[in-house]
Amino acid sequence: MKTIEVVAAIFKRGDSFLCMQRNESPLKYISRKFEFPGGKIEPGEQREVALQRELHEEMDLTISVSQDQYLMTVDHIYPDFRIIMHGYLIEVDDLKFTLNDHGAFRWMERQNLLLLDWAPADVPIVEKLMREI
Ligand SMILES: Nc1nc2c([nH]c(=O)n2[C@H]2C[C@H](O)[C@@H](COP(=O)(O)OP(=O)(O)OP(=O)(O)O)O2)c(=O)[nH]1
Repeated sequence: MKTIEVVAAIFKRGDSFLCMQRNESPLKYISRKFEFPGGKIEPGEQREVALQRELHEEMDLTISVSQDQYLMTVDHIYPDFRIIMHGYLIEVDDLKFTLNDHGAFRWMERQNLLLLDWAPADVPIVEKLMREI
């Protein structure tokens, strides 16, 4: 089974988190599901650099990401591939961005996070945010 390695940014503004909705996809289990912005690490690329690149591509954001912001890694098996996803917690006062890749976004208060229909690999991250962050 193919393994992909992904980085994702969990933006926290006050008590709310930025949740992005994926566009329609032939893979039903991720189609239109909510996720955190980010994407695949390219071969030889450092995780934090990959996340900076993805945030620039997807949202026109120019921000630096550091190892101190690392939160957790999820290892999840989807029907077609295995995903290893590293999440980074980025606290912001305000965030101006564009939606280059996603259909929609929501800032969700922590206690409401599970009201969204998440990509299954994201659930352990969401649970940690609700419990601890
Ligand atoms: N960015 C991101 N991807 C996630 C999350 N949860 C989750 O299962 N994924 C999956 C969906 C995709 O299969 C993969 C992320 O890669 P991507 O967003 O670059 O993938 P893609 O298939 O849309 O784009 P691409 O192959 O055309 O580059 O990881 C998440 O929270 N954030």
